[in-house]
Amino acid sequence: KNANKCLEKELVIYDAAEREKAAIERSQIFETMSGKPKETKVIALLGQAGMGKSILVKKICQDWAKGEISQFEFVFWFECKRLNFSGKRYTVRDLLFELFAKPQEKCDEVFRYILHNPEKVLIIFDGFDDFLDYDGLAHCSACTSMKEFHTVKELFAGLLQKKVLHGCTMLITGRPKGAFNQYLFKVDKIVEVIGFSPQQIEEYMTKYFNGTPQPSEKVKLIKDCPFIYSYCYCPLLCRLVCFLCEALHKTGDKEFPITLTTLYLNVFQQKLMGVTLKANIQYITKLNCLAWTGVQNYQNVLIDNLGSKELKEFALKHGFLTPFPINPDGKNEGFGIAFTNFIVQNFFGALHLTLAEDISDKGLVKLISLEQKKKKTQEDRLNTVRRFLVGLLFLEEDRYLNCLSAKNIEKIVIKKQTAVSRYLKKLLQCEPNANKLLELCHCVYEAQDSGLIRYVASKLSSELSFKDTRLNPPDVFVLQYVLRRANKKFSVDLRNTGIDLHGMKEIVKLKNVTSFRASIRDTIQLWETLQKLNDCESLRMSVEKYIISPFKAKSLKDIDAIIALVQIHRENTLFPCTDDAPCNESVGIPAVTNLKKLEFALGPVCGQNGFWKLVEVLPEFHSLQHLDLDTLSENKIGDKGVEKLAEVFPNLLKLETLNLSQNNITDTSVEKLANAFPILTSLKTISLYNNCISDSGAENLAKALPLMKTLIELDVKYNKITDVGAQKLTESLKSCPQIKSI
Ligand SMILES: Nc1ncnc2c1ncn2[C@@H]1O[C@H](COP(=O)(O)OP(=O)(O)OP(=O)(O)O)[C@@H](O)[C@H]1O
Repeated sequence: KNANKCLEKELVIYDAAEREKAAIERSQIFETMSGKPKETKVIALLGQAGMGKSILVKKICQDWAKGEISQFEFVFWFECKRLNFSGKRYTVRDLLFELFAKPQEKCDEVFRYILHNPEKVLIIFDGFDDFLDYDGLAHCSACTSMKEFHTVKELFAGLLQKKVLHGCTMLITGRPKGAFNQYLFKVDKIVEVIGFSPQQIEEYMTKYFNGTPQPSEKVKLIKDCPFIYSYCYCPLLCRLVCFLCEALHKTGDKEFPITLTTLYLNVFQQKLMGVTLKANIQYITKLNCLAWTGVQNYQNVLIDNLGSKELKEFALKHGFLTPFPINPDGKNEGFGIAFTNFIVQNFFGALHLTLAEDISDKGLVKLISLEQKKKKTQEDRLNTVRRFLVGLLFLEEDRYLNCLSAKNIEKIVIKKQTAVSRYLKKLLQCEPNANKLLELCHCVYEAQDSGLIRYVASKLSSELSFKDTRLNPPDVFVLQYVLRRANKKFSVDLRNTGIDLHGMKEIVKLKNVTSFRASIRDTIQLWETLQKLNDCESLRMSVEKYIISPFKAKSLKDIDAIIALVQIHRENTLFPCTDDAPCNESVGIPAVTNLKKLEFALGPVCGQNGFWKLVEVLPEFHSLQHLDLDTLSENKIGDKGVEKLAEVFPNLLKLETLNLSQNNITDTSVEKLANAFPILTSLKTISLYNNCISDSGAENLAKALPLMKTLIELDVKYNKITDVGAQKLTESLKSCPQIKSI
């Protein structure tokens, strides 16, 4: 019913502090979920390609085997790519026992037990993106009977639609915005796999190089290439980087590649070490073509027979393709075949785009365009291929490319390079959104072309907002790389991007980033880290550049955050007084003293509590010009809250706009409020719309009006004022020539 709505479903982006709190242990994946107790539970385990979903699934199976997930007596684990080739029809029992594992004895009894105890069954479908026929599972005819024979798709639909084995738990892994996205509305819980933390990267590398010569030198070699290191948050890339490092170390090569393209090009060369390229061009060309077709169709499983035994042998031997067992059904052999991972496939796909003569320069731009109206769910999939393509087209040393092609492709490459470069520059003509801008930065980085970088850097808008766009470590790296080369000043919004503290520090320390916004909690954490490191210069800079205006509080958490900020400002904990810097020189936190607009939108449930907390810190916002205590959210802060507000007016002398609409204000507090209004000597607009003010309140307001020399507008619509009150206000207006409307 809500098909369109579910396409919009996206993963939450947590800020660093929230992420720590939201992190769960493996064992917690199956803990309390929404949904009725006896219903089938569906858990989606989402993560970008190479993030370790399949490894995690295997670990879950091991945990279970050790008795650590004791609520399940049975685990059935299916790799989706293995299910594609079964044209055969199966019963539910066949699916479990034939396509996974048969009990060694008493099959009938075991199956009966499963049917009677579905809540003790966990069924895992790993790699949903590898399903070739995944559309319509939520609505297609599904398996409803235990005895009849069905296709694998119908069986899967039966489980997902809760028609068979009702009450079991399903764990389905897939990529965000991938094939499973359309079924997220069926899901009870979503868990995201976010890759390695810096500590985990360290641990992985230590283990990888353990027992090899000079392990710490190797780790240092990688760390000295911050861009390549930034990609190590993705376990698959971390492994590739370690593999290459080990190989280069053996050959005594001390230079590490600096782009993603040269990284994989090096891996590629290592894999083909000792192979005469010219003799194998036909295989590479065919693999390139297969890879690109797969990328276009969002598939990494090869459906067709590869055609040639030699090609298959070549690709398997060098690790570009991987076989996987399937259930032979007469038509297909006992093994399917797929690209080993998404990096291999995207690299070969990009080689195809680079080398193919039948792709014109204009055609190429269309194929990799960022403008295409693709389904929103699929827009990320071309990113890696595009980055590789740009990297390959701009390779300084293109001798290698020539070796990969039967003909001289120099001219073709130059033409394509020019077209792509023109296209990338054109993207800046109308301001690109955050995602496009990031992609542009990645491409520009891969190109390593100083002219292109300078051009892009010069055309960037000076207000850059990445709000609500995820910023992974490599994104942050390419962003700061481009910003650093720009000859202008920037204000950068990093709110709700999931940026880590290291990334924040890198952006903030850029000289031409003159102001930044970020989650208050993360910023405080950054300051505390810098303080611990005794990095006074970075600390001072990051405090000076931080801004929070306009600040919109939507939850109690936001209120707590702003209170924490004010506390640091009041107590001066970041820059404690010393002999060199006595206290009276302290400027506090400029983000607090410069806050101009504050919107309060906690709603009727938390509004009153939230406001009582907020009002305690309001006196610190000396520059506040606009205080909106309505923000269309009916905060209902009530008379007591309003009276407290009136008490802090002497500290808000710059206030020009005060919105107190929809706050349950009665005549009780209006008298105090009206008496305090004249203190606000800059106030121009007051809104008291939709409260409970009656004639006596109106009379108090009327008395105050002539004393409010700057007031231009007063809104008291939708109150309980009758003709009597209206008359008082009207009379008072005679002494208020500056008021334009009531
Ligand atoms: N926790 C881990 N510890 C060590 N290595 C890991 C871990 N997780 C993943 N890896 C490495 O990353 C590689 C990719 O992981 P995996 O195949 O599980 O990714 P995936 O998320 O399933 O990717 P895809 O979406 O492409 O199927 C693994 O082969 C392994 O080398």
